[in-house]
This record gives sequence, C-alpha cells and structure tokens, in this order.
Amino acid sequence: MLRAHTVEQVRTAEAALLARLPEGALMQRAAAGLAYAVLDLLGGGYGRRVLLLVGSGDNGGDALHAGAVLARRGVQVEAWLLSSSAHEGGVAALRGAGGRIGTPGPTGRLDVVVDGIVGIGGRPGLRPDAVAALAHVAGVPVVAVDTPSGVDVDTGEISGSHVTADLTVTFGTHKVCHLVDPAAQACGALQLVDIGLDLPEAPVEALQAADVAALLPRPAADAHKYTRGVVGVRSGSAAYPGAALLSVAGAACGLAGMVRYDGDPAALDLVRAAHPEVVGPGRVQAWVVGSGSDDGAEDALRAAVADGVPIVVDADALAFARLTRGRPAVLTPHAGELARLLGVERADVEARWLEHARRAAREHDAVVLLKGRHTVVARPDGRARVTTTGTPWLATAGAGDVLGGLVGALLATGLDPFDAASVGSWLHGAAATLAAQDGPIVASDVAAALPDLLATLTTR
Ligand SMILES: NC(=O)C1=CN([C@@H]2O[C@H](COP(=O)(O)OP(=O)(O)OC[C@H]3O[C@@H](n4cnc5c(N)ncnc54)[C@H](O)[C@@H]3O)[C@@H](O)[C@H]2O)[C@@H](O)CC1
Ligand SMILES: [K+]
Repeated sequence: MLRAHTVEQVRTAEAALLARLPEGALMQRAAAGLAYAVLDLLGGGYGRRVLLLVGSGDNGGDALHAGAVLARRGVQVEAWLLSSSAHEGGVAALRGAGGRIGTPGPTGRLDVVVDGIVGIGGRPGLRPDAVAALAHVAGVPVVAVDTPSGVDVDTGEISGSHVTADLTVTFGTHKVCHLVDPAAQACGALQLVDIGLDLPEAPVEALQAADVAALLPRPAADAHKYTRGVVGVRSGSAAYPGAALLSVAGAACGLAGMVRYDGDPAALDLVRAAHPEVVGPGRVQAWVVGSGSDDGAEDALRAAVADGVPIVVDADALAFARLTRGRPAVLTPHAGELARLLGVERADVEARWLEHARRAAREHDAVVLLKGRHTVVARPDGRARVTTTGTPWLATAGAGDVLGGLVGALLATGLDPFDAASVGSWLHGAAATLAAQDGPIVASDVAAALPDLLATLTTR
C-alpha cells in the first residue's frame, strides 16, 4: 500500500524521531537518498552539471546537502539562493565539497535542476524570484525535493505558479499532493526515501498490485455459483441499450458467480446475444443501477433499494442518490455529476478533487468514487484511496458503464463498498492499460482485458 500523510502527521513523527537522533542526522538521511536518486537519473556523476534552486527552509537544506554529496562524486554543482537566508549548514557543506553559489541568469548546459525552493513548510504559489529563476532553466529535467514547490501539499490543489517535476523524491511517507490531482500531475515519477518515521494510519492511500491481489475474492473449494455472489444489473433502456451491454460486460468479469439482467426487454435480447451466461430477474447480492436508464432511473433505484443489498449508483440514478443514504452503496460520479450532486461548479470539483469527494461521501453517507485521471474513492469518515492505474486512452464513452458493473460484481462477492470501489477502480485502470498497449481502445476492450488481468493477480 502506498500511504500519504498530512503535513501535521509528518511533523509530529519527525519531532519524535529528531528527539532520538543526533542533530542533522535526519536531514543527512534525506539528502543522501535525494543525491542517489539524482545520480541514478544522471547515469553517473563525473562531468555532469546540476543546479540547485534553494529556498530559506529545510527543503533547501536537503538540496544543499545532496548537492555536497553530488559534488564529491564529480558533479559540477551550482546553487541559486532564492531567499535572503538559506540553510547555513547546507551552504557550508556545499562549499566544502567544491560546489559554488551562483546568481540567477542564463546558464550553459545543465543536466538536472533540483527544486529545493519549498517543501512541506511552503505556502502555495511561487514568489516572482523563483518564477524568474525557473524561466532561466526551462526544458531542463527537474527533480523536486519532497514536493514540487508551489503546490498545496495537503489538498493537491494548485492555485498559483508551481514547479513541474520529472521526478519527486520524498521522505518518510508520501504526501497528499503526490496522489491527488492536479498537484499529482506536477510530481512526475515518485521515489520514496525511508528516513525511519513512525507514522499513524494514513488518511489517503493508493492500492498497489499486491494489495489488490490480497483483496480479490477467490472461490472456496466447495463454491457454487450462489455462494460466490450474484450481481444484478438494472441499467440501459430502449434508447440506450449499449449501456446495458457494457455494464453487464463489467459485471461478467468472472468474479461473481452469476450475473442477472433486470431491465428493458429490448436490451435483454442484446445482452443475451452477447453474454449467453447472463440470466433474468431474481435474488442478487448487489445491484448496479443507472447507466443509460433514461427516465427509468428512479424506479430502478427504488426497486434495488427495496432489496436491501449494496448498490452501485451510477449516471442517471445519481440524481436520486438520496434514496441510498446510510445504506451500503457506491456512488460513481464524474466531476460534472458530482458538481450537480453538491450544487457547485465543475471547476471547483476539478480544483479540489479530494475535498469534494469527501464532502459528497459525508453528505450522502455513502462511498463516493469520483472518476478522473486519478480517481478518488472516499468514505463518509474521510478516509480515501486514490487510483493511480490507468491511461489517457481510458477517457472513452462507456468506460464508466464497465466500471459500474465491475464494482457491482465485487460488492456481490462480499467486499465492503470502500474495498469494492477502490479495487474495481484499480482493476479498471490496469485493464485499460493492458488493453491499450499505448494505442486507442473502446470500453468493451477494457472489459475484455479483465479476465487476463485477474488471472495474473489471482495466481500471484
Ligand atoms: N519533516 C521531516 O520529516 C523532514 C523534513 N525534511 C525537509 O524539510 C522540509 C520542510 O522544511 P521547513 O519546515 O523548513 O519548510 P520548507 O523548507 O518547506 O519551507 C519553509 C520556508 O519557506 C518559506 N516559504 C513559505 N512559503 C514560501 C513560498 N511560497 N515561496 C518561498 N518561500 C516560502 C518560509 O518562510 C520558510 O522559511 C521538508 O519538505 C523536507 O524537504 C528533511 O530534511 C528530512 C525530514
Ligand atoms: K521542493
């Protein structure tokens, strides 16, 4: 599991560790990890040229101490001190190792810029001197120290100018901005350096393949189709039969023991032609409702609620999400649908994904899966998981229908709504990547890739 903690949690853990370690030891650990990450990126030390952008705090101190390590490996290191003060020990260490302090201006060839302007102590946005310095080094690969300077570390919001990194080397644990968009997009690749922090439960996590494999339901030796769980699909309509097909394609990924379709008769014929194993109405352990339901969404949701089983509330059914309040449910809006649900602008949701997903989960007393590049799954108590699998090719019509069906299948097998939503979202992104192989895909390709993906995970 990849875990992300708040600045306050990191500060508390850091204070406890600082009290036990000799002065400067923690920064030395961070700086050494940073320096080796930069050396890896450079592919060596001797003759390479690295520029450090240094702010007034310990983030700049990390950069300076790492610069000293690099200079001792033969790297030509220059530092631009962007504030009136800079970490004294770091400046002395860099000078002592043969690095130099320079003045912002045009540069010759540079291999890497190290962003040590601000880290977890920074306020969002960059000062004009930092913006001007960055303009001098445009196009050079950037390694951010702990966080790309300028982003809001605890929310992932971007409200002013900021650094866009190719690699972010962070310490002790991930921070929220590493996972949550739009800041996550400014981080580039992520590398975590263990500095020995002892941290509490993380408020934000990202499942990894091993976590998904551990959570995936597997049939018991004596399983039959009913014990494995039955998922029911109430989506599609005469006007939108394709939604029924795609929801069923997601639901029929093989995780649940059986899929029932209970919707428009015209759509049922199509569903049966494409999925002969799908059966008609009857008892289920979870419902998927709303995609392409047209004006039947409210009745379909009421009927599902009356069954008392967990429900995936998608698309047209989201307008009636109040009906599932306090029941086991996963709401699956995209940003526009979440904006309507909360009565805010879509741009507000896209500026602060985590805040809005959490608010919707709290207000609707349900798990909310907010679909985006980095999907956020939030529980009513605020705990959240971010999905980091996927490909831009997944932004295609009908992909959400497949996801709804898949999450429904996971609910039917008995996973709780938070696990079902986050595992389903992870699988959906990974299946898309598998199907796309860097080329275009359609939604049914994602569903078709699920069995192969599941096979690699269940045999781990
Ligand atoms: N907390 C930890 O566990 C550890 C922290 N370390 C480093 O220490 C950093 C935190 O250091 P600090 O608390 O000194 O804070 P920072 O270095 O992140 O920034 C605070 C300083 O920047 C100034 N500042 C704030 N916003 C600014 C802005 N937008 N533009 C320019 N200047 C701004 C403040 O006046 C303050 O002097 C971490 O990000 C990490 O790099 C590591 O050395 C090791 C361990
Ligand atoms: K930084």
